This record gives sequence, C-alpha cells and structure tokens, in this order.
Amino acid sequence: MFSKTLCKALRGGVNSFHIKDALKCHVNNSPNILRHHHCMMLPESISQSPDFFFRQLFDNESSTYTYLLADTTTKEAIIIDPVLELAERDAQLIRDLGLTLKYAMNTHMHADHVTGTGLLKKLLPGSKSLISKSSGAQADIYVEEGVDIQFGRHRLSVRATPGHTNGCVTYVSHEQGVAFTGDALLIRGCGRTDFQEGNSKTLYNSVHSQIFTLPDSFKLYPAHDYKGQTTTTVGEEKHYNPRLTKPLDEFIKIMENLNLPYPKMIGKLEVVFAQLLWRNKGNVCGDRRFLQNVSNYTQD
Ligand SMILES: N[C@@H](CCC(=O)N[C@@H](CSS)C(=O)NCC(=O)O)C(=O)O
Repeated sequence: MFSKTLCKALRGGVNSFHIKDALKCHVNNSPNILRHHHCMMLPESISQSPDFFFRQLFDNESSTYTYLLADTTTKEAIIIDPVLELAERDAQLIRDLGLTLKYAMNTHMHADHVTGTGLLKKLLPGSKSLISKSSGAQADIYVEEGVDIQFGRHRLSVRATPGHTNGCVTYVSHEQGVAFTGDALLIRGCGRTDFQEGNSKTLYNSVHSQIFTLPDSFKLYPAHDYKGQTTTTVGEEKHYNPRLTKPLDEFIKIMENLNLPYPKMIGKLEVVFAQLLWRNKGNVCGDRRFLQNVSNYTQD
C-alpha cells in the first residue's frame, strides 16, 4: 500500500523532511482518496535544552493541566495552573526532585477550579504567587504583556491573550519553542466566552495576533483538555482548529452556539462562596463580583 520511498523513509530513522517528501510523493502517486486529504507539512520541532525540566500533570476532576518547569542546574522551578486539591501532590513532586519553587502562577483566574497557588505557598515556604495584573485577582507578583519571568537561566515571556477572561495570558519560552496558552487556545478548540468576562472577538484577535504569530513548530500546552489530548503545535492549530481557522464573523456565531454546560467545578466554588458570604456578612452581589471575590479569597 505504501510507496517504496515512503517505506524506506519510515524504516530508515530519517528526519521529518525525508518523511515529508516521501509522503508528498506517496500522495501524488496514490488514488484520489489520498490526494483529497490536504494534510499539513510537519515543521521541524525545536528540541528542548537538556537543562530544561518539563512535566505535565493532570487533574481528572476539572480536566486541568498543571505544568512544572525547572532549570536542572540551579533547581529553580515554577508551576503553572496548579489545582487546590492536588497541591500536596505537586509539593511532594517538587520536594522529591530536589527543586525549589520560585513561583506558583496562573494563566488566568479559573472559574472551573480553585487555584492551588495559596496552599503551595504554605507547603513550600519561600515561593510566591503570580498572576496577570489585569486578572484583578490577588497575588504576590503581578505581570503584564512583555514582562519576562525568570527561573534559573530560563525565562517565560508574557503575552496578553484576553477573551476568555480579561486577564488571560500566554507564557512563551522562545528558546524551548513552547507556549502555555491557558484557556485562550485549547487543542482543536478555545476557551468559552459565554460567562465571566468572555468576549469572542477579543479572543479571536488574541489568538491570531499573539499565538498564531509564533513559529509553526512551537508546541502549545493548554490549561484543559476533555478528550485525552496532551499537546499541539501552532502549525496544527492554524490548519485544523475548527473554530479559529474560520473568519471572525463565523467564529463569533460558533462561540454563541457552543451550548456548553456550566463547568461542573463551579458547584465546588459555590461552597467556597458560601464561606465567603458568611465571612463578608452577605455583602456580595452579581455573578462577576461572585467570581472575583471567590478568586480573591482563593488566589493568594
Ligand atoms: N463539561 C465541561 C465544561 C468544560 C468547560 O466549560 N471548559 C471551559 C474551560 S474551564 S472555564 C471551556 O472554555 N471550554 C471550552 C470548550 O470548548 O470546551 C466540564 O464541566 O467539565
């Protein structure tokens, strides 16, 4: 079924360019059914530096990804989007690996789970919480567009990617060719825009100007996935994202008709809200204020 060139390329441990050429040649010489599938060209991927530690962690409850990154020489580490219930797991992993947590940070103020940054700070004294200034949430350190976050010799630069919430940011490592997109861009999807401070036009512009302008080979790591996918690339999403490849007006219609259920974890936040209400003697009003106050209560 495969052409000789393709079989040779697949057998020979050749690089992606060889396979690409062979695939092109295979498709050109194959029946129509293969020719009609316009698959994208695989870009050369950037290899991560040997001193860059990367670990993807998952929370089954909220389908949240947490990322632990570190400089293996200095042992300085950061954690992105930790979940409250799994803070003990994350702290233990950091201790086991002999790392020192510098920042417990968020890509945005989460509506679907309570952040673990506050508890991590207690479990790992010396670490600080970090979030974007525009999130309106409480933290030790506030970042905004253009700022660099340093750990050891590595750094993540902050790109503002509002739309799912006002304070959403994407953290980019240009050297490692990776970006942590939070809920702005999900694998073959994107963050919903129907509550909190959601705005689909803003989200569309954010993704197109701040994420799709990165090199095609950059690997993207979102804050959630509901289908068991772990990562994607800029090139893949520019080619296959069923929402963001559409023109803006179509994208807006798609987002208006997602009909997603309210995230199930918001139920849990309501328990926190009840405590907050009790503490504040009932002085809380409106959905936005509710989420803001829950965040303030849980963030730091
Ligand atoms: N049924 C899911 C709902 C998940 C959900 O709404 N996820 C958010 C991110 S957390 S606010 C989202 O933006 N989803 C976009 C999408 O297309 O799924 C659950 O409660 O688990």
